[in-house]
Amino acid sequence: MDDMIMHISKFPYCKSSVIFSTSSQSGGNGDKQKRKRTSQFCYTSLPRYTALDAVGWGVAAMLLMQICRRIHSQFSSVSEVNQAPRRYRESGLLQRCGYRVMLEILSRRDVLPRGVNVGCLGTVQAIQGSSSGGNVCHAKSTEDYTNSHIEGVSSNRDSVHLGEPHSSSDCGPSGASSCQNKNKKDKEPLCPENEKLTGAADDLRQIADSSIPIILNIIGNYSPKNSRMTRSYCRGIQNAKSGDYQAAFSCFLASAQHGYSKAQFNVGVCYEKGRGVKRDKDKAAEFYQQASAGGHSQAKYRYAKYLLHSIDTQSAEDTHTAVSLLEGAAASGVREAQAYLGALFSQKSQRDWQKAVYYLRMAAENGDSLSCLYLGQCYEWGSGVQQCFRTAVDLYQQAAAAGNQQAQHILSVLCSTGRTGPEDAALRSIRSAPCFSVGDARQLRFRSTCSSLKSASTSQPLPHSWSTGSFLAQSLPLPFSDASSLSEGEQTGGSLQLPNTTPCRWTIGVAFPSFSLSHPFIMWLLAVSLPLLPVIIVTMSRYWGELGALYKHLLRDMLPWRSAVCIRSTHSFVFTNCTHGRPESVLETFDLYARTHPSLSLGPQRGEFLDKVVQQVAPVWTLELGTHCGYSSVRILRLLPPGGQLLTVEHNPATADTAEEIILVAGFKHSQFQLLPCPSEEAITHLRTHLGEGLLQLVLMDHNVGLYLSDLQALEFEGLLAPGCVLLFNNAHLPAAHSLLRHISSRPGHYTIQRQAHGLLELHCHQPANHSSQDQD
Ligand SMILES: C[S@@+](CC[C@H](N)C(=O)[O-])C[C@H]1O[C@@H](n2cnc3c(N)ncnc32)[C@H](O)[C@@H]1O
Repeated sequence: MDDMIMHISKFPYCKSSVIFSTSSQSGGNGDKQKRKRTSQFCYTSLPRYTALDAVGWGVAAMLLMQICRRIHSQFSSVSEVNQAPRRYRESGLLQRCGYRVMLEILSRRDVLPRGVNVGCLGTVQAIQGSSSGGNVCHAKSTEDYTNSHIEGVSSNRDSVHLGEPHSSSDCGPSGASSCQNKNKKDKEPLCPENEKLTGAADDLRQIADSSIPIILNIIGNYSPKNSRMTRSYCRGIQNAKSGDYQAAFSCFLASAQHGYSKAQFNVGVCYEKGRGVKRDKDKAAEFYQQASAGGHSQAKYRYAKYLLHSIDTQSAEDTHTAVSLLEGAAASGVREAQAYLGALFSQKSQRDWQKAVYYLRMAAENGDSLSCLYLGQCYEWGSGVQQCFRTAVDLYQQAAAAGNQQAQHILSVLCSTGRTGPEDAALRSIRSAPCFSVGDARQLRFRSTCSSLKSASTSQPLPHSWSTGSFLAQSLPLPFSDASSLSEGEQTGGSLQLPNTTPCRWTIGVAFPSFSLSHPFIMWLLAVSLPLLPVIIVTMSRYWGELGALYKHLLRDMLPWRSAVCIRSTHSFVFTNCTHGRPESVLETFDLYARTHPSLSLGPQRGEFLDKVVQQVAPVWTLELGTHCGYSSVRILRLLPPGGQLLTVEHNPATADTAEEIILVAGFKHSQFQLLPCPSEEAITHLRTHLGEGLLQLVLMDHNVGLYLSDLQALEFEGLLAPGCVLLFNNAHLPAAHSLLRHISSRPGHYTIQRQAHGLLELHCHQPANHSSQDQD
């Protein structure tokens, strides 16, 4: 085996034949002879090279290895910088990086033959970039861009405008140092710029084939003016890095006046952010316009936003110009422009779903998580694409994984539906989807002012598929605002208005504005209420019971959506946790649920009160107004005498369905109860058909306190109350029940208040009122 390795290393060109010969042999002298023969064969079959050839091959191999190493390091740095999935990366990356790698390799002293010095190539590159509005100081990472926005300080998303095939922003961190190197070289007295450039040009001519057009471009574009403006620009970058924005601004301005588009862009940023100069959005726009005319892609995007949002009287021409600028910026890879166009084409005024999807996809593939979310929603609703729930959920997952909170929220909502498969979850989201409550009012409009955009941007997105189908971007692009909001705004495009396809089943539809603790109103409230705190505490402790009752009353009667939310979870909890067919277990499960969740059920305390009454009365006919989830119905049913019947009324049909299911789960049959899914008033007028000749011996009112009196009067009017009938009113202590109490006390011969406990009022009816007595009232 050792022999074999020796052969292989000695005769690399005969590797296959050696392997073949050794593998077919099996030790002994014969083997050695055969190996010798084979070696001789290989040796004799080798072409004969001179020593010079060998050195040449060696150099070539080293060069190749260097290139491979460089390519590898470039790609690994790119992948570090770019967190987006591989398929999202730009197709031209290889080409651009290849170009960069080549320049870098050539610029290294140790790669080139002795005597060929291209140490100034970095400078040449800088000049080349500058002379053409190109890129001098490269990006650290595309994500870093938004940290400072001053091009060259943190990163740069722009492509070079010479027609060169590279964009430094994609080439990773190595470029970040090029500016520093350049600045170091500026200080070197040994190598004056002109000499360096001339030397570099000579070197390039020597080492590179004239077929490398980029090098010719570098040489051709050099001029002292370019050199000056590049120097000012880089000084500006240095100043900005060290936080001296005033000096940075002066440098950028000096460079911008020479027509350098990157400097013009940075002057625009300084004006926009008020860095080193007084904030002036119009001046910022002016410089963005200049830079965009020079082909600067980010400037195109920003100038377009200015045209769309900051001009009071906007012409159709402005809009057209803005859209084409955005298209240009999007085509050169500016992610914000892609995202913006995706959102823009979803707006009513510009609606083109195909285009919206096209740009959203572009932005999503560039790693924009919000666009990924929007694209998912296009798939969910089939806007501009074939509807596909699975793809929608995939995209939500991608957006969520990229940190998009809205997508994370959507997924958590979908998961909480209890469905396992993503398709189910997506379907669920479709079914319960949009109720356009605020989207139309706040959607991005072409003529919307800066302030309106700002207010929209600060509003929280509503829970997906619960309340709105119009998607308000978490942060709309704010062309001229403070640095922090801008940096977020840069990441997003705008709002996306998707069509309302299905009615909302859930009834949560209120958009509450979000307040942070530092909100001026909250601060004011705290300041005002602080001295009142002891008074508030004393009052609350004195009226704790009443406050609790009021709170419950609000929950039960004034916020019907609360009960809607509660019904779903109550039903699923009771249904899954109780022992079916056992009423006691059903009641226990209800109570268990109510310990940790808001509940509208009567509860154990009042329940026991009710139990006693039912046992005492042993009614044949019982009427319950307000079934809700069926808690009190089950309580009553389990204690009814044989042949006893319950008529229970619930005006919400969905709630009535739920209650019916629970009552059946508890083991009761339709022969024992009837659930009337209608308002109490309507039920009472039709009650005679259910009762036949019978009369009510027990009535429980637990629906709407404000209706207790009118419903009692209706029962009296219809003559449905049996002599000795017991009436129970829940929450009769509340102000809404005052008229009922007055009515009762005005008829001492008809009613007796038996007892009042835990908010329940027990009333005995001795002599039911009839038509004539009603008329007298
Ligand atoms: C407090 S909950 C009833 C709780 C129920 N008794 C229990 O213990 O589970 C009140 C219910 O009455 C229903 N309701 C309110 N007004 C009504 C009306 N006019 N007619 C019928 N049902 C009504 C509500 O939808 C709600 O489900």
